[in-house]
Amino acid sequence: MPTQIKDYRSPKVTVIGAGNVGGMLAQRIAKQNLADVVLCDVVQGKPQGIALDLAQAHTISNHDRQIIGTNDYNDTKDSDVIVITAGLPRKEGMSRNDLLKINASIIKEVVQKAIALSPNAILLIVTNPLDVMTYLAWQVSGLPPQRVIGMAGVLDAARFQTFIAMELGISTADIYTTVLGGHGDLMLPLPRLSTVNGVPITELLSEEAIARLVERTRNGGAEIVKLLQNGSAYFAPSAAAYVMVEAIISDRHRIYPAAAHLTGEYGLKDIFMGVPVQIGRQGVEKVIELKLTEDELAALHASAASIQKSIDLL
Ligand SMILES: NC(=O)C1=CN([C@@H]2O[C@H](COP(=O)(O)OP(=O)(O)OC[C@H]3O[C@@H](n4cnc5c(N)ncnc54)[C@H](O)[C@@H]3O)[C@@H](O)[C@H]2O)C=CC1
Ligand SMILES: O=C([O-])CC(=O)C(=O)O
Repeated sequence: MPTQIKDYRSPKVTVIGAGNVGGMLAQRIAKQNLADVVLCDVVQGKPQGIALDLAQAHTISNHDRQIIGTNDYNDTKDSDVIVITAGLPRKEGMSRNDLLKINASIIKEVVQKAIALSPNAILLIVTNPLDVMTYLAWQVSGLPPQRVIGMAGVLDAARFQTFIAMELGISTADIYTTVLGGHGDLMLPLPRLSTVNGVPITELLSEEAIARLVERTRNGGAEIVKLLQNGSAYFAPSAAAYVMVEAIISDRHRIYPAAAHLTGEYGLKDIFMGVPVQIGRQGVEKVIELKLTEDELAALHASAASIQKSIDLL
């Protein structure tokens, strides 16, 4: 009997916004041989130049992925995942919310154009202010909420992990951290649910040290904005976006903190906010509801209220 060979096509990821985060994400996706990448940007020449540079780098890195740079949305047609990094980054002295109006108009435009050509895609939002932009992208796209996800929790958890590792002088590999809430000043690193090889950090570090690391995590983005003086972090953000894209493309059912649509979990409704979710080829497969103390839940609700305020402003 003749063997039937299935017509496999390479997965296709579109990254809209060929800036620092977008360019670095495209590089990670291609280098890991995960998918073909289309980099799309409003600036003429920028995505083409970056794509050409990346293609030449990857001749050396030895992979088979195609990288296209374009200003034409037709090239993004039938993408499996669309990552939105288009928008302004903040500068020193600004809060992420200061980007609300300008980035909202960019999100509206790019999401409409991209989803019209890839109606089956999973949408991963990176643009700030993250939770509000994810909500807006969901509304504009008309997609089921499970197919719209915001990236921030993986980054915030990694920052908490890094600071704990620095404090204890150990490898980050042995540390697991939980960070919930919005990607802003009221994000909620949870020491009680953050562990070193299963031991809560509350048993390993003083209250003073934990409070200091929690505060540094909350200000993790601003600390880098201040140091860079022109733009915000992009190595860790692109690494965080990469693992989420990989969980979707490879259908890994990974559990990551991400901005997801809540329908009563944690007592919250009709909002996108950072919670642990299971991620696979269909997007958010499950929202995981952790048992929180009264104080933790109150802090989570305060974070949600601040996101809601910005949604109302829009
Ligand atoms: N969610 C998170 O944890 C993080 C979010 N961010 C956010 O990601 C966004 C991008 O950051 P960077 O890459 O550092 O900024 P960047 O300035 O390097 O890149 C942004 C890109 O978006 C493009 N762009 C602007 N308007 C566009 C439009 N209408 N259509 C297509 N492309 C457009 C620009 O031309 C530029 O190439 C910012 O809003 C930043 O705050 C950054 C790091 C972490
Ligand atoms: O701080 C910023 O504006 C960029 C960002 O969201 C982060 O690095 O956490």
